[in-house]
Amino acid sequence: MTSTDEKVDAKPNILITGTPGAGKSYLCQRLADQLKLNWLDCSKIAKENDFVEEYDDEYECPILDEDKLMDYMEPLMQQGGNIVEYHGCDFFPERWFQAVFVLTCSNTQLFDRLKERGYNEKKLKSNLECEIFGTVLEEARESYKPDIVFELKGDTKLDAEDSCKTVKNWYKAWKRK
Ligand SMILES: Nc1ncnc2c1ncn2[C@@H]1O[C@H](COP(=O)(O)OP(=O)(O)O)[C@@H](O)[C@H]1O
Repeated sequence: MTSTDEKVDAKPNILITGTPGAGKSYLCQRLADQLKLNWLDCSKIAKENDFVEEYDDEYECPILDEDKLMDYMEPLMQQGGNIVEYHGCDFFPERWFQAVFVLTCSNTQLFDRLKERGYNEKKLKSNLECEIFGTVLEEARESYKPDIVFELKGDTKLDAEDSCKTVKNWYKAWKRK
């Protein structure tokens, strides 16, 4: 097999990150379908496999056992072709991802989405602050090379369409490289 053939078959790993409620699942579902990628929702995997260290009563959420999650993901990531979703990104090995997309969302939209999820006041406030301060975007820029980190808007259906196009264009360009 030539190196060109290998590239035809090879697929990159893409990370979709952002504050909870920014629209990661909404986008990943569409991209996984359209680009035929394997969608790895880290929170879901952690829950299903009990990769949980303890439970945070204050914020009413499980605390992820990152090492167990990464051991589970490593063989999948080596195969390529995954679209990974998580609300944090600094603990993954940098080598895993060829692109990192950070979804951002307006506060009014995020407030409505998180209220709808029944988040308590403290959790709601902390997530809104996370978005206001651009915490996940900063985390991504500090954890990965700047030229592979891209910001996407997640407010409206039109935003989602644009985001799909952006990721698909990135994918096409990556394939051509
Ligand atoms: N671009 C969008 N346009 C309209 N609604 C969206 C968009 N993105 C997400 N939503 C809606 O917002 C809610 C939260 O989205 P979700 O994808 O679950 O967020 P996350 O995975 O980041 O926590 C869902 O009800 C989803 O249908």
